[in-house]
Amino acid sequence: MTISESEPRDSYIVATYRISSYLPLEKAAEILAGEQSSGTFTRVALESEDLKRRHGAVVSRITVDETPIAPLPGSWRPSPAATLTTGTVEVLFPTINFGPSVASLITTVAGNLYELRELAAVKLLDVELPAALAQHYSGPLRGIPGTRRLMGVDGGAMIGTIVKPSIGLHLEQLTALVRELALAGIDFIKDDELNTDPPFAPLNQRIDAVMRVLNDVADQTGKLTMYAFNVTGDVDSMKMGLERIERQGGTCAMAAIPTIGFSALAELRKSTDLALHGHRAGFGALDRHPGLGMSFRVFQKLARVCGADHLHVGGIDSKFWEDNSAVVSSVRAMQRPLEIGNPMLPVLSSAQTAATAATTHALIQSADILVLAGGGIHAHPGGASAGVSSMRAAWDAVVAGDVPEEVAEPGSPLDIALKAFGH
Ligand SMILES: O=C(COP(=O)(O)O)[C@H](O)[C@H](O)COP(=O)(O)O
Ligand SMILES: [Mg+2]
Repeated sequence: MTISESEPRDSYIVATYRISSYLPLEKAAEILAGEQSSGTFTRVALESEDLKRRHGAVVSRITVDETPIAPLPGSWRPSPAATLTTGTVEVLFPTINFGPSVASLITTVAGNLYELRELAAVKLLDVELPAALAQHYSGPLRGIPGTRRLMGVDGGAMIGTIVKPSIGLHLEQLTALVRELALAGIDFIKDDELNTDPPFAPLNQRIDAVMRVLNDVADQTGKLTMYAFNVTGDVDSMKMGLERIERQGGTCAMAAIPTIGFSALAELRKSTDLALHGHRAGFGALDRHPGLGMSFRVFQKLARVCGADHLHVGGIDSKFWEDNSAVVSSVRAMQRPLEIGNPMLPVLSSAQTAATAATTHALIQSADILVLAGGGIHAHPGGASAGVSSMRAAWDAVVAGDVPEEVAEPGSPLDIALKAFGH
């Protein structure tokens, strides 16, 4: 059985790749399947037909793509006359080969195959997840509904920020900023991915100081702003960070998933009831090249199984390389049901402002998102508090079906933001 978006299967999972080769694609795909299961570069004595039948991966489908991808360095070209073909292949991997372990699954479907010189391109586009994983991993504990509950936000887009400057604020500056943001009614604040446990603002002191402020504001307003403390680090120190956040009444911790790895994420999930905010810093190295790495579709499935409650998808009209359609596809991938845990919350972040709300809402067509504005809040001409108001007003407007430019009162934080950040 598989943890499936479609029809469940029994004893194997399907992995889908884009590959290129100077060999016929059938041959190249067989090399991939052999190397990632029972085979190696030559037939070995104990690889019996019986062992191959039970453990060998099998190529089940090949389609040739129209557009070839430029070959990766070190690609093997048997003769100058050999031509490059690109295609999509499906490979069936027996689940008995890796058991209910995400680490073993990844080593199987996304391991040494990247090194094979016969493959001039190899990118994992999709993978089915074996149902046995659900016995070992629980998926998102909080997800969208739990995060809304913890934030006290019943409807509409959730609005947040990244502390900016990303790095360098000492504790007094940080806590003053956090107080201003919380009093302005923001739902969520996070450390930047760069801000882990630096000597000038150590994590433990940051947790204590920030939670003192947020609890104090909550006593006045009744709203506890969710703060994602960036615990990214060694596993033991991350777990100590989680405990400290819980002790101080916090509700969320963040880690950069490509940095810590999926198994470490799963370990965090087992250790805490906090919402886990999954940053994707480093994911560009996996996905930016069309002929190498893994797709976001795969990345988000693995993050979900391992228990991330929130996951970054980039942003609409952002400063990052992906175009808007890729960001929308990422959100759609996360919105597909998976039979494990709660639905995961898509996080839009990267040059988001009040001026990006209308296009974002038109394209995403859902308010079950967390929108983070760093520069879009901290660079508001009226200050961070006005920045929060502008984001809230923009999102309230677009969710209500209004055009922000038409409803913005002249001189209001929204009006000023649209003039400052709009094109
Ligand atoms: O790293 C990111 C996105 O992740 P995160 O939101 O977690 O930082 C961006 O570079 C900025 O920090 C966003 O800030 P801005 O809104 O100023 O582009
Ligand atoms: Mg950042």
